[in-house]
Amino acid sequence: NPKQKLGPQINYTITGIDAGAGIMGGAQSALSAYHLQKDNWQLQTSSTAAMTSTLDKAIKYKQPIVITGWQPHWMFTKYPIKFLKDPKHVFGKAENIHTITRVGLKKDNPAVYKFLTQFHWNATQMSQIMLKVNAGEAPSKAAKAYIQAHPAQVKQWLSGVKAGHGKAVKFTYVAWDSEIASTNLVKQLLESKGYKVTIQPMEAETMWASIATNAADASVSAWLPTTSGRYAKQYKGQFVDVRANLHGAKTGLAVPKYMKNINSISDLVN
Ligand SMILES: C[SH](C)CC(=O)O
Repeated sequence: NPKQKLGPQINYTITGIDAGAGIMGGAQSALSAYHLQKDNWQLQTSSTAAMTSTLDKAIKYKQPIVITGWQPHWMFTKYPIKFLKDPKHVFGKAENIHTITRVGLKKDNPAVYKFLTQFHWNATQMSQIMLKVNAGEAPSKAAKAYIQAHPAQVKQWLSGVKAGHGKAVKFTYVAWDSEIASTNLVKQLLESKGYKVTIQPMEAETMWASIATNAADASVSAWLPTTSGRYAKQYKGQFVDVRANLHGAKTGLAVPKYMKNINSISDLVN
C-alpha cells in the first residue's frame, strides 16, 4: 500500500545478517545518519540464509522489505531488487574485497605469498561459482569446474608459484557466499600445486583476529576500505593487506523493485 507510510508496514525493521558483518555497522550508522531512529527503526540481525529466505517470502507475496544487500551476490540475479541511494555515503563509495595475510607469511611461505599477489578476478567470474553453490553444488566441485573452464587465468594466477610438497596453509573466511566461492577456489588452486590447504569459516571479527594472531595464514574475505574498516583499524600493523582480489563490490540497503517510491535511504523516513 504505497499510500501508507512504509515503516509501520514492516515494523520499522531492516532485515540484516550476522551481527559482526561490516554491512551491519553501515546499517547501524544509516539509522542515525538518516534519522531513522526517531521512528524507532531497528536493525534485525540473523544470517545471510535467514535474510535471503525472508526476502524470498516477501517477494513471493509482493510485500515490502528492506534488507542489507551487497554485490557480488546472487540475490541481485535471483530477485528483482535495487540498492537504495546513500547520499550520505554511509556505506562508503567503491568497495573492494582484499586478500590479507599474517605478517610473517611472505618470509615463511614466499610461494603462497606470490600466488596471493597474483590472485584476482571480477564479480561475473565469482558468480559462476556462487550461482552453482546456490543451486546446491558443493563449493569444492564448483571451484574445480571453474579451474577447468579458465586455464589461461589459472596459469596467470599460478605463474612462478613453486610446488608445496605438502606444506600446510590455513585460510580463514566468513561464510558469505562470495567468500565461500573465493576461498574454495584458492584452496583448489593451491592444492593443485601440492599444498595441504585447510579452510575454516568463522565470524568476521574472529577471521580478522585469526590473521592478526598468526592463528591462520591468509584470508580473501577482507571487504575494504569501509565495510571491514573497523577491523582493519583494530588490527592495524598486525596483518598485511596484499591486494584487492575483486574490485567493484558494493554494500548498502536494498528493496524489491516494486517498491517504486522508495529509492533512497532518506525515503524510509517519509
Ligand atoms: C556482508 S558483505 C559480504 C561483508 C561484510 O558486511 O563485512
